[in-house]
Amino acid sequence: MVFLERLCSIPRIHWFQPCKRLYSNRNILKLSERGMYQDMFPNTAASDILNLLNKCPQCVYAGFDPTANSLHVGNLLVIINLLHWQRGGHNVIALLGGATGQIGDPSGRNTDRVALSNDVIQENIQCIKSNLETVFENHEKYFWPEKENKLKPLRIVNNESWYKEINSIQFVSDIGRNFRMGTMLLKQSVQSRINSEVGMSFTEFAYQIFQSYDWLHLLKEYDCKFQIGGSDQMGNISAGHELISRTVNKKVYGLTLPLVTTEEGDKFGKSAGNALWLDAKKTSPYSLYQYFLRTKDSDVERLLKLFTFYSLGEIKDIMFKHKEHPEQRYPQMCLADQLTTLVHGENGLAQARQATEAIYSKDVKSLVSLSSADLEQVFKGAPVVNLLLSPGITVLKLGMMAKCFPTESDAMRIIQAGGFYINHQRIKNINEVITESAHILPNLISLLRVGKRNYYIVKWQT
Ligand SMILES: Nc1ncnc2c1ncn2[C@@H]1O[C@H](COP(=O)(O)OP(=O)(O)OP(=O)(O)O)[C@@H](O)[C@H]1O
Ligand SMILES: N[C@@H](Cc1ccc(O)cc1)C(=O)O
Repeated sequence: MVFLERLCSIPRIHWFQPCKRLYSNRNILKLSERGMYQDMFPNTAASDILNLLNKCPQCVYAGFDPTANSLHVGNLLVIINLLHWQRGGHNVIALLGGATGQIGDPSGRNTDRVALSNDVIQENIQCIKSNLETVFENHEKYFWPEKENKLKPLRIVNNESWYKEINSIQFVSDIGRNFRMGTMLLKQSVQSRINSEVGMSFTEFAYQIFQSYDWLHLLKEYDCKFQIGGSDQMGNISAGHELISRTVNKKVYGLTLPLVTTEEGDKFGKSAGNALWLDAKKTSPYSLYQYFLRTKDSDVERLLKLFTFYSLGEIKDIMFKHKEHPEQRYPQMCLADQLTTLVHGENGLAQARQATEAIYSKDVKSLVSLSSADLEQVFKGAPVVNLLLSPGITVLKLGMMAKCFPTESDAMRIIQAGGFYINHQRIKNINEVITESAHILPNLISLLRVGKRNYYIVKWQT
């Protein structure tokens, strides 16, 4: 944690600086230099794809099922890939799975999903739509330097809009006929479940048909020849490729991205329960910022290539600087700065830095600027107590009410020895009376500390 303490003393000029040579290229396959792709489908299609990309703007889509009320950092890699397509002058579609979310994608799961109510799905759709719009807006505002050269707008569609028009008998008869049971059964998502104890419902088994039909629909409607997704989507993407080859005889292509994992190697995601959310209410800008600031040296270059818009040359320079002064953790700052700005804008970045200062600079002014939700996020794990501000509460009484000490004699000993702080100010007098002006921040919070790092948050009710 020493580097975090040093962070506050590093001149701001080194932190986030929009770069002049931001990466942008019509040839999206070049992103493989950044480690962006895992697989291509069909795997011999590179030269066909290259021809198409160079000939004229293409259309690409990625889908997101509304199974939570926010997207997360794993999904962000897919979004960043879509942004690279947009930067290359292509048309980009984000599909919200209002219909597929009711079915449940079995990919990467070892049990059936719990069905969500329609109200929850609708609510989740609104939240995910807002995540997408925010990231695309932030990207254009902070990372697209050619302001006179407008990016093609993101198109957001919901697959419920076409399924509600389709007759189910007609669908099974027309579309279902193109799917062979043998091929469907061979998909990894089916294989891993079908012989397990819990098995698999027909509903989830049929999921691949719906994702395939989505692509066919988008191909007809918007000439969308490309689909991208995390590498767990390969089975669904290849199913769509097959449906399209059989029905309209057009060439389409799938690209998958590596799965972003935690330091322990687990996929970041909803099902794994370890998501870092894009919604500030679920993961504060501060927590997102801190997470990337803590990136291991061995991972940081790979993450800069995947999650930022620095050119490869700039990343090389950043890593060179790191070799000279590893203790400054410069690449980690570049990563945390760009990611936080992309997800939460410059205000979010400012908030994250302020919160960092609030902890490490031990300055009361920076505490005042935090909301009570921020304080709770910043001092995550710190016990929170709600207290009524009644006249005559002493420092000793406050320490006991907030359960900072096991016994009153411990409290007296520690406070008098100088080990107790209110809002970063040491208080030694056990009889000092708590007043709004001296001990309570304008946000009606007091931050108590015992020793170096045991924090307690008091929320005052007046
Ligand atoms: N950790 C990750 N790394 C890269 N891509 C991911 C990651 N998690 C999800 N994606 C991709 O994001 C897109 C949308 O995924 P989805 O909404 O199903 O999220 P999810 O977290 O995988 O959900 P669940 O865990 O419930 O399956 C898919 O293309 C998926 O492959
Ligand atoms: N199956 C994808 C989401 C998706 C839904 C519909 C599609 O057409 C494409 C993708 C997932 O769960 O991650």
